[in-house]
Amino acid sequence: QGDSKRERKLSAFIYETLRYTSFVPITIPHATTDDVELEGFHIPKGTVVFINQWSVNHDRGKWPDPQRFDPARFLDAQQRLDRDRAGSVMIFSAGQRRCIGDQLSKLQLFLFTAILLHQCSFHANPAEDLTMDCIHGLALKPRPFTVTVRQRQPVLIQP
Ligand code: HEM
Repeated sequence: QGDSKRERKLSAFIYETLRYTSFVPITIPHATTDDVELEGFHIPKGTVVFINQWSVNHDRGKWPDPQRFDPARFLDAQQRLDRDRAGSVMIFSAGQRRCIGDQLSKLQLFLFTAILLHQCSFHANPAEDLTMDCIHGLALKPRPFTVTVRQRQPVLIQP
């Protein structure tokens, strides 16, 4: 979102988090209102269709080493955000019924994360095994975990 090097790194981190977790793995189901021919496939009227966003975001042809969490894949040689690449992460669906909250969500994610990181540091609990296993549903949720949050010293903004 922003222009400084840190802001671009944060944007890259957020896009990689959206891609890697693909926490809305499939979109809301819709149904075709007519017979459709799509790239050689015949889809009859009334067929339930949805997008596998997880698969789009882990396509080896598009994302080198897709199982690796690597925010740098969104930065070019000058450390600028690659907007085409960022725009091809799919988490808000596609087409006429895609999410209307996408721009608002991206802005909120950026501000929320920036403010938290600016003020606090986050520490994993060494007694817990970190896992990407999740609870499945319309959205993927992390399994219960604990984290220690410390206010950064010196305090950056006085209350
Ligand atoms: C990170 C946050 C969000 C994610 C990942 C997300 C994702 C999605 C997805 C995958 C759909 C389904 C599109 C489809 O039917 O194919 C959707 C629909 C929708 N989203 Fe979001 N959404 C988010 C936040 C929001 C916010 C903040 C709002 C409102 C301010 C919003 C409003 C809507 C609405 C109204 C629809 C239905 C659109 C339609 O059926 O035409 N979403 N969203």
